[in-house]
Amino acid sequence: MRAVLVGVWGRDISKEFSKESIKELKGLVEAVGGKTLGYILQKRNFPDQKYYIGQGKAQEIREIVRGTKADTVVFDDFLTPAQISNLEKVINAKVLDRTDLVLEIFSRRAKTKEAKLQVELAKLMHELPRLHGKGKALSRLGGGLGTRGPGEQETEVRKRLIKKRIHRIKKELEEIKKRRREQRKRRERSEKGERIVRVAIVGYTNAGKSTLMNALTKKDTYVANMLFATLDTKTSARVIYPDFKLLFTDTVGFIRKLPPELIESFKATLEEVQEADIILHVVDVSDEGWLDYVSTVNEVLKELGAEEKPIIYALNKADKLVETENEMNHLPHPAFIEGDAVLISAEKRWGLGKLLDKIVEVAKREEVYI
Ligand SMILES: Nc1nc2c(ncn2[C@@H]2O[C@H](COP(=O)(O)OP(=O)(O)OP(=O)(O)O)[C@@H](O)[C@H]2O)c(=O)[nH]1
Ligand SMILES: [Mg+2]
Repeated sequence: MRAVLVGVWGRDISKEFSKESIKELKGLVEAVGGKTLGYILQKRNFPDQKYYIGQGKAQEIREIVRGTKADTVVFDDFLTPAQISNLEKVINAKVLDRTDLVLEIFSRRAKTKEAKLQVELAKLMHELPRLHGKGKALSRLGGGLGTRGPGEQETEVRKRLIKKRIHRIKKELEEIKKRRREQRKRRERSEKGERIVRVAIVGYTNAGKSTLMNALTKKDTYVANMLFATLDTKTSARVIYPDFKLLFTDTVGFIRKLPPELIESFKATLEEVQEADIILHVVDVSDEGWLDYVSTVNEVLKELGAEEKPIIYALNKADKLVETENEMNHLPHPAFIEGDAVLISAEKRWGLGKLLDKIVEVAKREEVYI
Protein backbone atom coordinates (compact mmCIF):
# COMPACT_ATOMS: atom_id res chain seq x y z
CA MET A 1 0.00 0.00 0.00
CA ARG A 2 1.36 3.42 -1.00
CA ALA A 3 -0.75 5.86 0.90
CA VAL A 4 -1.56 9.53 1.09
CA LEU A 5 -3.17 10.54 4.39
CA VAL A 6 -5.91 13.12 4.82
CA GLY A 7 -6.92 14.85 8.04
CA VAL A 8 -9.18 17.72 8.95
CA TRP A 9 -8.92 20.38 11.65
CA GLY A 10 -11.04 23.34 12.72
CA ARG A 11 -13.81 23.98 15.24
CA ASP A 12 -13.11 21.54 18.10
CA ILE A 13 -9.89 20.11 16.71
CA SER A 14 -6.64 22.06 16.80
CA LYS A 15 -4.13 21.80 14.02
CA GLU A 16 -1.57 20.31 16.43
CA PHE A 17 -3.98 17.61 17.58
CA SER A 18 -4.79 16.77 14.01
CA LYS A 19 -1.09 16.47 13.18
CA GLU A 20 -0.52 14.13 16.12
CA SER A 21 -3.41 12.02 14.96
CA ILE A 22 -1.97 11.85 11.44
CA LYS A 23 1.34 10.71 12.89
CA GLU A 24 -0.47 7.88 14.57
CA LEU A 25 -2.36 7.05 11.37
CA LYS A 26 1.04 6.69 9.72
CA GLY A 27 1.86 4.10 12.40
CA LEU A 28 -1.35 2.26 11.54
CA VAL A 29 -0.45 2.25 7.84
CA GLU A 30 2.96 0.81 8.72
CA ALA A 31 1.31 -1.82 10.88
CA VAL A 32 -0.37 -3.25 7.77
CA GLY A 33 2.90 -3.10 5.86
CA GLY A 34 2.10 0.08 3.93
CA LYS A 35 4.14 3.21 3.20
CA THR A 36 3.03 6.79 3.72
CA LEU A 37 4.01 9.15 0.92
CA GLY A 38 2.66 12.31 2.48
CA TYR A 39 -0.29 13.91 4.15
CA ILE A 40 -2.78 16.70 3.59
CA LEU A 41 -4.60 18.68 6.25
CA GLN A 42 -7.66 20.73 5.48
CA LYS A 43 -9.31 23.30 7.70
CA ARG A 44 -13.02 22.62 7.82
CA ASN A 45 -15.53 23.25 10.54
CA PHE A 46 -18.00 20.62 9.38
CA PRO A 47 -17.43 17.56 7.25
CA ASP A 48 -18.97 17.69 3.80
CA GLN A 49 -21.84 15.24 3.54
CA LYS A 50 -20.90 14.01 0.13
CA TYR A 51 -17.10 14.09 0.18
CA TYR A 52 -16.16 14.62 3.85
CA ILE A 53 -13.63 17.21 2.60
CA GLY A 54 -14.45 19.83 -0.02
CA GLN A 55 -14.93 18.69 -3.59
CA GLY A 56 -12.14 21.00 -4.74
CA LYS A 57 -9.83 19.40 -2.20
CA ALA A 58 -10.80 15.96 -3.44
CA GLN A 59 -9.75 16.98 -6.95
CA GLU A 60 -6.48 18.29 -5.59
CA ILE A 61 -5.90 14.92 -3.91
CA ARG A 62 -6.50 13.19 -7.22
CA GLU A 63 -3.59 15.18 -8.69
CA ILE A 64 -1.38 14.35 -5.72
CA VAL A 65 -2.23 10.68 -6.06
CA ARG A 66 -1.36 10.80 -9.72
CA GLY A 67 1.90 12.65 -9.07
CA THR A 68 3.10 10.37 -6.28
CA LYS A 69 1.79 7.15 -7.79
CA ALA A 70 -0.10 6.44 -4.59
CA ASP A 71 -2.67 3.67 -4.69
CA THR A 72 -4.58 4.43 -1.50
CA VAL A 73 -5.90 7.49 0.31
CA VAL A 74 -6.51 7.06 4.02
CA PHE A 75 -8.82 9.41 5.90
CA ASP A 76 -8.17 9.96 9.57
CA ASP A 77 -11.78 9.63 10.65
CA PHE A 78 -14.93 7.57 10.16
CA LEU A 79 -16.39 7.97 6.68
CA THR A 80 -19.85 6.95 5.57
CA PRO A 81 -20.13 4.33 2.84
CA ALA A 82 -21.50 7.04 0.52
CA GLN A 83 -18.55 9.34 1.19
CA ILE A 84 -16.11 6.54 0.46
CA SER A 85 -17.75 5.67 -2.79
CA ASN A 86 -18.00 9.34 -3.90
CA LEU A 87 -14.39 9.95 -3.02
CA GLU A 88 -13.20 6.88 -4.87
CA LYS A 89 -14.91 8.15 -8.00
CA VAL A 90 -13.24 11.56 -7.83
CA ILE A 91 -9.84 10.50 -6.58
CA ASN A 92 -9.57 7.39 -8.66
CA ALA A 93 -7.79 5.36 -5.97
CA LYS A 94 -8.76 3.14 -3.10
CA VAL A 95 -10.18 5.11 -0.17
CA LEU A 96 -9.95 3.80 3.39
CA ASP A 97 -10.83 5.25 6.75
CA ARG A 98 -9.35 4.71 10.19
CA THR A 99 -11.79 1.93 11.02
CA ASP A 100 -10.76 -0.09 7.99
CA LEU A 101 -7.12 0.07 9.06
CA VAL A 102 -7.69 -0.76 12.70
CA LEU A 103 -9.95 -3.69 11.83
CA GLU A 104 -7.34 -5.01 9.45
CA ILE A 105 -4.58 -4.77 12.07
CA PHE A 106 -6.72 -6.52 14.62
CA SER A 107 -7.58 -9.30 12.24
CA ARG A 108 -3.90 -9.88 11.44
CA ARG A 109 -2.86 -9.90 15.09
CA ALA A 110 -5.60 -12.03 16.58
CA LYS A 111 -4.11 -15.31 17.77
CA THR A 112 -6.48 -17.04 20.15
CA LYS A 113 -9.85 -18.38 19.17
CA GLU A 114 -11.58 -15.75 21.25
CA ALA A 115 -9.69 -12.81 19.76
CA LYS A 116 -10.33 -14.15 16.27
CA LEU A 117 -14.04 -14.47 16.93
CA GLN A 118 -14.16 -10.99 18.37
CA VAL A 119 -12.47 -9.44 15.38
CA GLU A 120 -14.71 -11.32 13.00
CA LEU A 121 -17.70 -10.06 14.92
CA ALA A 122 -16.46 -6.47 14.73
CA LYS A 123 -15.89 -6.80 10.99
CA LEU A 124 -19.35 -8.19 10.37
CA MET A 125 -20.96 -5.50 12.50
CA HIS A 126 -19.02 -2.94 10.49
CA GLU A 127 -20.08 -4.49 7.22
CA LEU A 128 -23.76 -5.02 7.89
CA PRO A 129 -25.04 -1.42 7.70
CA ARG A 130 -22.80 -0.87 4.68
CA LEU A 131 -24.37 -3.53 2.53
CA HIS A 132 -26.37 -1.95 -0.25
CA GLY A 133 -27.44 -3.26 -3.61
CA LYS A 134 -24.55 -1.54 -5.31
CA GLY A 135 -22.16 -1.85 -2.39
CA LYS A 136 -18.60 -2.92 -2.64
CA ALA A 137 -17.90 -2.99 1.02
CA LEU A 138 -16.62 -6.53 1.32
CA SER A 139 -13.03 -6.99 2.43
CA ARG A 140 -12.09 -3.53 1.36
CA LEU A 141 -8.41 -4.12 1.91
CA GLY A 142 -8.47 -7.49 0.30
CA GLY A 143 -7.82 -6.35 -3.22
CA GLY A 144 -11.35 -7.03 -4.42
CA LEU A 145 -11.91 -3.32 -4.88
CA GLY A 146 -13.04 -1.84 -8.11
CA THR A 147 -15.04 -4.93 -8.82
CA ARG A 148 -18.72 -4.34 -9.27
CA GLY A 149 -20.92 -4.89 -6.25
CA PRO A 150 -23.41 -7.69 -5.91
CA GLY A 151 -27.03 -7.32 -7.01
CA GLU A 152 -29.98 -6.65 -4.74
CA GLN A 153 -30.80 -10.30 -4.26
CA GLU A 154 -27.28 -11.35 -3.46
CA THR A 155 -27.12 -8.54 -0.93
CA GLU A 156 -30.17 -9.88 0.86
CA VAL A 157 -28.66 -13.36 0.96
CA ARG A 158 -25.38 -11.99 2.26
CA LYS A 159 -27.19 -9.99 4.93
CA ARG A 160 -29.00 -13.04 6.16
CA LEU A 161 -25.78 -15.05 6.25
CA ILE A 162 -24.03 -12.33 8.21
CA LYS A 163 -26.81 -12.12 10.77
CA LYS A 164 -26.71 -15.86 11.24
CA ARG A 165 -22.96 -15.84 11.66
CA ILE A 166 -23.14 -12.97 14.15
CA HIS A 167 -25.63 -14.92 16.20
CA ARG A 168 -23.40 -17.99 16.16
CA ILE A 169 -20.25 -16.05 17.12
CA LYS A 170 -22.01 -14.35 20.02
CA LYS A 171 -23.08 -17.72 21.34
CA GLU A 172 -19.58 -19.13 21.07
CA LEU A 173 -18.10 -16.10 22.79
CA GLU A 174 -20.61 -16.42 25.57
CA GLU A 175 -19.47 -19.99 26.17
CA ILE A 176 -15.80 -19.02 26.20
CA LYS A 177 -16.61 -16.26 28.64
CA LYS A 178 -18.45 -18.63 30.94
CA ARG A 179 -15.57 -21.06 30.93
CA ARG A 180 -13.10 -18.31 31.71
CA ARG A 181 -15.20 -17.03 34.56
CA GLU A 182 -15.23 -20.47 36.12
CA GLN A 183 -11.49 -20.80 35.70
CA ARG A 184 -10.99 -17.46 37.34
CA LYS A 185 -13.15 -18.41 40.27
CA ARG A 186 -11.23 -21.61 40.77
CA ARG A 187 -7.94 -19.76 40.58
CA GLU A 188 -9.02 -17.15 43.07
CA ARG A 189 -10.50 -19.64 45.47
CA SER A 190 -7.25 -21.57 45.64
CA GLU A 191 -5.46 -18.53 47.01
CA LYS A 192 -6.86 -19.04 50.49
CA GLY A 193 -5.50 -17.04 53.37
CA GLU A 194 -4.04 -14.26 51.24
CA ARG A 195 -5.59 -11.01 50.36
CA ILE A 196 -5.78 -10.76 46.61
CA VAL A 197 -5.66 -7.57 44.62
CA ARG A 198 -6.59 -7.83 40.97
CA VAL A 199 -4.67 -5.26 38.95
CA ALA A 200 -5.56 -4.60 35.31
CA ILE A 201 -2.75 -3.06 33.26
CA VAL A 202 -4.32 -0.72 30.72
CA GLY A 203 -3.02 2.04 28.49
CA TYR A 204 -2.58 3.41 25.04
CA THR A 205 -1.18 1.02 22.49
CA ASN A 206 2.64 0.76 22.60
CA ALA A 207 2.84 2.40 26.06
CA GLY A 208 4.78 -0.56 27.46
CA LYS A 209 2.04 -2.58 29.18
CA SER A 210 3.40 -5.99 28.23
CA THR A 211 6.95 -4.93 29.07
CA LEU A 212 5.78 -3.86 32.51
CA MET A 213 3.77 -7.03 32.94
CA ASN A 214 6.86 -9.09 32.16
CA ALA A 215 9.08 -7.03 34.42
CA LEU A 216 6.67 -7.41 37.32
CA THR A 217 5.83 -11.06 36.91
CA LYS A 218 8.87 -12.46 35.09
CA LYS A 219 6.58 -13.90 32.46
CA ASP A 220 7.24 -13.36 28.86
CA THR A 221 4.33 -11.78 27.11
CA TYR A 222 4.92 -10.67 23.54
CA VAL A 223 6.55 -7.23 23.36
CA ALA A 224 7.05 -5.34 20.12
CA ASN A 225 7.46 -1.81 18.96
CA MET A 226 4.26 -1.76 16.97
CA LEU A 227 0.67 -0.79 17.47
CA PHE A 228 -1.54 -3.48 18.96
CA ALA A 229 1.05 -6.14 19.72
CA THR A 230 -1.24 -7.57 22.39
CA LEU A 231 -4.77 -8.61 21.58
CA ASP A 232 -5.49 -11.17 24.24
CA THR A 233 -5.70 -10.59 27.93
CA LYS A 234 -3.52 -12.84 30.00
CA THR A 235 -3.32 -13.05 33.74
CA SER A 236 -0.23 -13.68 35.73
CA ALA A 237 0.51 -13.48 39.43
CA ARG A 238 3.12 -12.25 41.84
CA VAL A 239 3.34 -12.45 45.60
CA ILE A 240 4.48 -9.28 47.27
CA TYR A 241 4.01 -9.53 51.01
CA PRO A 242 3.15 -12.68 52.94
CA ASP A 243 -0.45 -11.56 53.24
CA PHE A 244 -0.84 -9.84 49.91
CA LYS A 245 -0.99 -11.25 46.43
CA LEU A 246 -1.22 -9.12 43.32
CA LEU A 247 -2.80 -10.61 40.23
CA PHE A 248 -1.82 -8.71 37.11
CA THR A 249 -3.67 -8.74 33.80
CA ASP A 250 -2.25 -7.37 30.55
CA THR A 251 -4.83 -5.98 28.13
CA VAL A 252 -5.28 -4.85 24.56
CA GLY A 253 -4.10 -1.28 23.94
CA PHE A 254 -6.44 1.62 23.45
CA ILE A 255 -6.34 4.13 20.66
CA ARG A 256 -8.17 7.34 19.85
CA LYS A 257 -11.17 7.09 17.54
CA LEU A 258 -11.42 3.39 18.30
CA PRO A 259 -14.06 1.97 15.98
CA PRO A 260 -17.21 1.48 18.05
CA GLU A 261 -17.61 -2.04 16.70
CA LEU A 262 -14.28 -2.92 18.26
CA ILE A 263 -15.12 -1.44 21.64
CA GLU A 264 -18.25 -3.54 21.59
CA SER A 265 -16.35 -6.69 20.64
CA PHE A 266 -13.47 -6.22 23.00
CA LYS A 267 -15.62 -5.36 25.98
CA ALA A 268 -15.74 -9.06 26.73
CA THR A 269 -11.96 -9.34 26.67
CA LEU A 270 -11.75 -6.26 28.79
CA GLU A 271 -13.98 -7.88 31.33
CA GLU A 272 -10.83 -8.28 33.39
CA VAL A 273 -10.71 -4.50 33.55
CA GLN A 274 -14.27 -4.37 34.78
CA GLU A 275 -13.52 -6.91 37.47
CA ALA A 276 -10.20 -5.45 38.55
CA ASP A 277 -9.72 -3.91 41.99
CA ILE A 278 -7.15 -1.44 40.76
CA ILE A 279 -6.42 -0.02 37.33
CA LEU A 280 -2.76 0.37 36.50
CA HIS A 281 -2.69 2.94 33.73
CA VAL A 282 0.60 2.80 31.82
CA VAL A 283 1.60 6.00 30.05
CA ASP A 284 4.50 6.61 27.67
CA VAL A 285 5.68 9.96 29.00
CA SER A 286 8.40 10.20 26.40
CA ASP A 287 5.72 10.80 23.78
CA GLU A 288 4.77 14.46 23.35
CA GLY A 289 1.10 13.68 23.06
CA TRP A 290 0.92 11.66 26.27
CA LEU A 291 -1.65 13.85 28.00
CA ASP A 292 -4.06 13.37 25.10
CA TYR A 293 -3.45 9.63 25.32
CA VAL A 294 -4.28 9.70 29.00
CA SER A 295 -7.65 11.28 28.35
CA THR A 296 -8.38 8.89 25.50
CA VAL A 297 -7.71 5.92 27.73
CA ASN A 298 -9.80 7.39 30.51
CA GLU A 299 -12.67 7.84 28.10
CA VAL A 300 -12.52 4.18 27.14
CA LEU A 301 -12.39 3.26 30.83
CA LYS A 302 -15.57 5.25 31.25
CA GLU A 303 -17.14 3.33 28.36
CA LEU A 304 -16.29 0.14 30.21
CA GLY A 305 -17.82 1.49 33.40
CA ALA A 306 -14.47 1.33 35.19
CA GLU A 307 -13.80 5.02 35.80
CA GLU A 308 -14.70 4.84 39.48
CA LYS A 309 -12.01 2.32 40.31
CA PRO A 310 -8.76 3.48 41.88
CA ILE A 311 -6.29 4.35 39.14
CA ILE A 312 -2.51 4.32 39.51
CA TYR A 313 -0.53 5.95 36.74
CA ALA A 314 2.71 4.22 35.79
CA LEU A 315 4.56 6.96 33.96
CA ASN A 316 6.74 4.79 31.77
CA LYS A 317 9.81 5.17 29.56
CA ALA A 318 11.41 7.63 31.96
CA ASP A 319 14.75 6.34 30.66
CA LYS A 320 14.08 8.37 27.54
CA LEU A 321 13.90 11.55 29.60
CA VAL A 322 16.84 11.08 31.98
CA GLU A 323 20.05 9.08 32.16
CA THR A 324 19.80 7.28 35.48
CA GLU A 325 17.30 5.93 37.96
CA ASN A 326 18.60 8.40 40.50
CA GLU A 327 17.88 11.32 38.18
CA MET A 328 14.42 9.92 37.61
CA ASN A 329 13.77 9.91 41.34
CA HIS A 330 14.56 13.61 41.46
CA LEU A 331 12.10 14.57 38.75
CA PRO A 332 9.13 16.51 40.11
CA HIS A 333 5.79 14.77 40.34
CA PRO A 334 3.90 15.83 37.24
CA ALA A 335 1.41 18.27 38.67
CA PHE A 336 -1.21 17.72 35.98
CA ILE A 337 -1.63 14.12 37.05
CA GLU A 338 -3.99 14.18 39.97
CA GLY A 339 -3.73 11.28 42.31
CA ASP A 340 -1.41 8.30 42.39
CA ALA A 341 1.44 8.27 39.93
CA VAL A 342 4.87 6.66 39.85
CA LEU A 343 7.64 7.31 37.34
CA ILE A 344 9.14 4.10 36.01
CA SER A 345 11.07 2.50 33.23
CA ALA A 346 9.68 -0.94 32.59
CA GLU A 347 12.55 -1.73 30.27
CA LYS A 348 15.31 -0.73 32.68
CA ARG A 349 13.30 -1.97 35.66
CA TRP A 350 13.47 1.40 37.36
CA GLY A 351 10.92 2.30 39.99
CA LEU A 352 9.23 -1.11 40.06
CA GLY A 353 9.61 -1.46 43.84
CA LYS A 354 7.99 1.92 44.35
CA LEU A 355 5.21 0.99 41.98
CA LEU A 356 4.46 -2.23 43.88
CA ASP A 357 4.51 -0.33 47.17
CA LYS A 358 2.08 2.15 45.68
CA ILE A 359 -0.27 -0.61 44.59
CA VAL A 360 -0.33 -2.11 48.07
CA GLU A 361 -0.74 1.33 49.63
CA VAL A 362 -3.74 2.10 47.41
CA ALA A 363 -5.22 -1.34 47.98
CA LYS A 364 -5.08 -0.81 51.74
CA ARG A 365 -6.33 2.74 51.58
CA GLU A 366 -9.26 1.90 49.32
CA GLU A 367 -9.76 -1.52 50.86
CA VAL A 368 -9.98 -3.08 47.44
CA TYR A 369 -8.97 -6.68 47.90
CA ILE A 370 -10.68 -9.99 48.20
N1 LIG B 1 12.85 3.12 26.23
C1 LIG B 1 11.86 2.35 26.73
N2 LIG B 1 11.14 1.57 25.89
C2 LIG B 1 10.15 0.82 26.43
C3 LIG B 1 9.87 0.82 27.83
N3 LIG B 1 8.82 -0.02 28.05
C4 LIG B 1 8.49 -0.52 26.84
N4 LIG B 1 9.28 -0.04 25.86
C5 LIG B 1 9.23 -0.35 24.42
O1 LIG B 1 8.00 0.09 23.90
C6 LIG B 1 7.53 -0.80 22.87
C7 LIG B 1 6.13 -1.28 23.19
O2 LIG B 1 6.16 -2.11 24.34
P1 LIG B 1 4.99 -3.14 24.69
O3 LIG B 1 5.27 -3.63 26.05
O4 LIG B 1 4.81 -4.14 23.59
O5 LIG B 1 3.77 -2.14 24.70
P2 LIG B 1 2.22 -2.49 24.91
O6 LIG B 1 1.65 -1.34 25.69
O7 LIG B 1 2.06 -3.85 25.47
O8 LIG B 1 1.72 -2.38 23.40
P3 LIG B 1 0.43 -3.10 22.70
O9 LIG B 1 0.32 -4.49 23.20
O10 LIG B 1 0.82 -2.99 21.25
O11 LIG B 1 -0.74 -2.23 23.03
C8 LIG B 1 8.56 -1.92 22.81
O12 LIG B 1 9.45 -1.62 21.76
C9 LIG B 1 9.25 -1.85 24.16
O13 LIG B 1 10.56 -2.36 24.11
C10 LIG B 1 10.66 1.65 28.68
O14 LIG B 1 10.52 1.72 29.88
N5 LIG B 1 11.63 2.39 28.06
MG1 LIG C 1 1.14 -5.47 24.74
